[in-house]
Amino acid sequence: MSLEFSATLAQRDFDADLEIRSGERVAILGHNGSGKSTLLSILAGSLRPDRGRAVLDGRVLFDLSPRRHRWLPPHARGIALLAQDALLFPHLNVIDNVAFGPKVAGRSTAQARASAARWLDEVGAAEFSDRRPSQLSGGQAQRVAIARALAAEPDLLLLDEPMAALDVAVAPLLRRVLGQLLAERATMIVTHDLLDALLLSERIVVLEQGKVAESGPTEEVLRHPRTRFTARIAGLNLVRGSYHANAVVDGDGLKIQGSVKEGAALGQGEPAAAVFSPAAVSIFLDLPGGSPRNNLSVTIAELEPLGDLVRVRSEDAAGHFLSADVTLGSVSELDLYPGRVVTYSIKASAVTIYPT
Ligand SMILES: Nc1ncnc2c1ncn2[C@@H]1O[C@H](COP(=O)(O)OP(=O)(O)OP(=O)(O)O)[C@@H](O)[C@H]1O
Repeated sequence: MSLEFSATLAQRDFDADLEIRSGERVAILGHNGSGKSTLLSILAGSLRPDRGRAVLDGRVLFDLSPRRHRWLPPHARGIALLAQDALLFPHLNVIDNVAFGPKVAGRSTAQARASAARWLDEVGAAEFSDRRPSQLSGGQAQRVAIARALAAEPDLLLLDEPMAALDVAVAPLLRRVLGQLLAERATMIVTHDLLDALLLSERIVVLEQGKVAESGPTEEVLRHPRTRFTARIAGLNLVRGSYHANAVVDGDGLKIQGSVKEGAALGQGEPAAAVFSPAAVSIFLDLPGGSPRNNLSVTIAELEPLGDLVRVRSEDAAGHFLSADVTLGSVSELDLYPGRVVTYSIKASAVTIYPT
């Protein structure tokens, strides 16, 4: 996906410029009221800015510069928006809700319904085909909304906190459905969940007061975070690999044991990420014994003061960067300094494993 976007909307104090050159999945982060939904609504065509221009994969979506005036209506943009609430048409049954997009795109009723049936099956909602939206639970309605968005075969799918309105019991299932359906698909996802942002995106955009505060490839942004938002995720340790018996093993043979996030399901060999906080890492000069632990030999690269704590950034032999937060007291007690080889020790119970 490539996107050039600039738009001003004075009424919402929104004035954002954005350029995305590659990467299929973009996460939009920012505090409440920072303009995330405004950005998505302008892209989807449901909100018109005072001025601006947007080009998606070489197609002009709108150009409101003084001499030109171009504004593609929402249905002609090849963009689908999945909002926090399912927003299904109340007077249509489930299958006709999902068939709506293909019909508007010019398919016959039979073709549109066949495509709708396939997508309902994909999201595990085929059994609700004949129900009205009022006869669905929140999680069921959101699954139907996902099917409806995908049945329109959009070039770009916008997701505005699709999990926010659901209770915690349903969210993991839906996250898994989304994770599978969204792999390799051009998406922009608004999320407050920093881990979702990390796991579901190749690029991150941070909005602050209607402006783009930070934008770039996820790994790069995390290496040099410039906002509080990204600094918070930058501290997390993340090892991507595949799942084997309560552990994630990566291509370099690094193995991190942990427990699979509640509600998630992982089969042997499936892609997964092990995540742990720097606070969960203890540093030893010798190999510790005791409860089941991950022990990693690393070389300290730098020590960064962080209030009362010190963030110790280290690298292992295969080049994994891992952080540990320790007290000032331990830094002097253990005599930690850049270049020193130490053991990072992380209890398996402090490591969460996520499907990716
Ligand atoms: N319908 C509206 N009419 C007028 N102003 C609005 C409307 N919706 C939002 N705003 C204002 O526009 C600004 C951006 O809001 P927006 O909803 O885009 O933020 P957001 O980042 O999506 O927030 P949240 O995380 O709370 O969903 C805020 O100042 C908000 O008060």
